[in-house]
Amino acid sequence: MNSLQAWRALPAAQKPEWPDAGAVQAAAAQLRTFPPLVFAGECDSLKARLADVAAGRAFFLQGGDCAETFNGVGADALRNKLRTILQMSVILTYAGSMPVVKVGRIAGQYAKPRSKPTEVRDGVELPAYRGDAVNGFPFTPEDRTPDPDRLVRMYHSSAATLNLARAFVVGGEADLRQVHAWNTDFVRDSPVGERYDRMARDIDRAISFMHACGADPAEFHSVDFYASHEALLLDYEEALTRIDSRTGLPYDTSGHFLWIGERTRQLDGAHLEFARHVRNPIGVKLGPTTTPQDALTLIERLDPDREPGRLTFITRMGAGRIRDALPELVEKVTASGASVAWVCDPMHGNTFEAPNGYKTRRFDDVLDEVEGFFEVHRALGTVPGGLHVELTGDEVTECVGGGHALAEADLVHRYETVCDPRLNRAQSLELAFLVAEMLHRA
Ligand SMILES: O=C[C@H](O)[C@H](O)COP(=O)(O)O
Ligand SMILES: C=C(OP(=O)(O)O)C(=O)O
Repeated sequence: MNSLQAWRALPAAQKPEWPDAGAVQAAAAQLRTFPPLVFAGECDSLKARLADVAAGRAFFLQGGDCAETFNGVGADALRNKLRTILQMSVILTYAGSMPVVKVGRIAGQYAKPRSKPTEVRDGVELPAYRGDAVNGFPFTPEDRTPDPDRLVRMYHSSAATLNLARAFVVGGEADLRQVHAWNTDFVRDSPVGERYDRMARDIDRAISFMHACGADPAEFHSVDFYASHEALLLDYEEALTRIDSRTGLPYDTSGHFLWIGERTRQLDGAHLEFARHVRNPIGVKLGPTTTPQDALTLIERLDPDREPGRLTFITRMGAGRIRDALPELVEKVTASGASVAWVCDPMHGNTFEAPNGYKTRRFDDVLDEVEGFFEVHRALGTVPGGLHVELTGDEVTECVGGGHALAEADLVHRYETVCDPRLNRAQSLELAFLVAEMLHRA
């Protein structure tokens, strides 16, 4: 067994109960023959940019669906999502006066860890939906049975999405003037737009000034955009791992940036063991029960050489916990001399079930967690490096609050997520303006 397979000897939390191990091996064998989805050199570029994030020279913005679906690989939905991320990044670039590193939860986010292995409806118990890479969302025994052929579909869906995303970000969608024009439309149409009007006009003036000076660099027309997902299904991730011809080192070519989730970051578990051996930049989600010793051990295991940009800690404490739980972690990690990028996921610690049964999040809680994140880092003199958000570019009704004051009774209208609730386009842009105010105060 080589080091890339060492994870196989360790417990893998959240592993689907595949009915046929032989079929998993067959799917993995097929995946091994496919071309890489991303290149090692691109992963290295992202790592260099994450080193800037850790040092406070760039801001990180990671966003996209909770769970991508095979049927959702449509051009319109992807365009709307990319536009939203680009719009947010223009606002944040201006406010922070620094580059924004743009990363999608895109082109690979097809597998979900779940709180419970099964779901019960009207007395019928079936396996929980674990993402389109594992089983189907409809509540039938056929759909809910894990199917390894889905691992191959995951590859093809990721490839189609990434192809389209790459075309969008060089083919006009990323034009700075156009992206900002969409922001001014948002400010004009939002019921709370007045609050953001001044910043939008300032950005307008800055762009006009640069054009008047004759500045029209390539960066105004296309952007670097990276793909990321949770490295949950290790059979898939191992099968997509390739040896980089430049360096002879292994890279997981399923995406540029991979993260280990809160439910699979066990120090002696398979997910950590797999991630140790690939050279991609790696993220780890840290929930409110993470101890400083956990964080230090994660650093030792994942980044023993203290490679700049290698490790990102994505904290998801919950609005009510972050101000108590985060300081000690940041203090002890900083005191150890390690340099990690600190990123705030204000979504996963703030989920609750509304009385009408919809899983939702309050916009105000999301905002409060981000505020807490900035407060903690400001107090310690450390770097609040970025945001990790579940969002869509469509006007869904999944999270409550925001400028349109979405109520729990509205959730029924356009609740389209197959797992966790996402910020819609207006809520995402509003969050960007509010975070911009925090960056501006820095
Ligand atoms: O996206 C994250 C997890 O998959 C999700 O929060 C789990 O949700 P559950 O508690 O409904 O299983
Ligand atoms: C499962 C996720 O998050 P966490 O591991 O933080 O719960 C996720 O980001 O999809």
